[in-house]
Amino acid sequence: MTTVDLLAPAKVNLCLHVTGQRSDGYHLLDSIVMFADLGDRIALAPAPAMALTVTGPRAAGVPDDARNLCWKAADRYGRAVSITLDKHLPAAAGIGGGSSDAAAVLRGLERMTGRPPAFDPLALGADVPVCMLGRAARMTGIGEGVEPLDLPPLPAVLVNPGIEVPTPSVFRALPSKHNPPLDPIPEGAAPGVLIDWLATQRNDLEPPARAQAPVIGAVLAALAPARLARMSGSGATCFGLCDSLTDAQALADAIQAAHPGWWVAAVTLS
Ligand SMILES: C[C@](O)(CO)[C@H](O)COP(=O)(O)OP(=O)(O)OC[C@H]1O[C@@H](n2ccc(N)nc2=O)[C@H](O)[C@@H]1O
Ligand SMILES: Nc1ncnc2c1ncn2[C@@H]1O[C@H](COP(=O)(O)OP(=O)(O)OP(=O)(O)O)[C@@H](O)[C@H]1O
Repeated sequence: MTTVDLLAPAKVNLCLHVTGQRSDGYHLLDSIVMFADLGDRIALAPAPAMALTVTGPRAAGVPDDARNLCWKAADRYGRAVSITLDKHLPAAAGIGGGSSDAAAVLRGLERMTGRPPAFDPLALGADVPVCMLGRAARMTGIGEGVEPLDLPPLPAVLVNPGIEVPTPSVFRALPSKHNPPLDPIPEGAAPGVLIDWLATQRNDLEPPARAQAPVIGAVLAALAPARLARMSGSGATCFGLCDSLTDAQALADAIQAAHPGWWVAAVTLS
């Protein structure tokens, strides 16, 4: 076994329709997911026993024991390993921090051993299967349906106002659990066409998340100069799609200057 380093990229739900609910309470989703060129960094090294060190600017409050999804992923895989998790993404933020970390650990272990996981990654979280793919995809079912999509790279600004929004309470507060699925997706279209189409789709979790964290409204207002501003996942992180990375960086700088306490990043989604 050799040592491996991986990026665990931020996951962004460009749109997210809740189309039903299973008898076990989990919700059926129809969502387009893309990944940023920014995320947590994970280093794996062979070790006689499981070990986890959490470092980085967003390490505060992240568990460094068996509660961490990285640890759970390696444990389920059945391989003791030393993990260094360099945390850059805010937690409980709707950009899949923990899920992307878990998926990166599984991909890293597969690279180290040549053996894919012998269990269903969905067991670690609904976002883990799409994070295993790590590129533009349509997510269906409760997260087990993952179908790659041909979408252009999109410059974007990500903004999190520093409020943790717990995913279960947002799902619980949904007024309607049976909403229409996505319209036919314009695969292969130019960015402008995709953005115009996205403007006609929804994130059904946005109204209940905004009711619990009204600051999401302020984040979307700050992102208004973008071509399209929406919330990701169950919030509170929102994204603004821009025409160029230069535009995205300029908007990110302006938002950061006006809100020094917010987490702001200019990225490319793919
Ligand atoms: C909101 C999304 O981020 C959209 O990509 C995901 O659906 C959530 O993914 P996740 O955080 O990996 O989700 P999990 O850790 O599996 O579930 C957290 C909680 O969210 C709710 N949950 C999650 C996924 C789903 N399809 N239906 C749900 O109702 C459940 O209450 C669950 O207990
Ligand atoms: N590797 C990890 N990184 C961050 N948080 C983790 C990790 N492992 C476990 N946790 C715990 O999980 C909670 C949710 O964090 P996470 O970033 O996975 O959720 P999320 O942003 O809600 O994801 P989603 O986009 O799927 O809604 C945190 O409050 C934290 O205590």
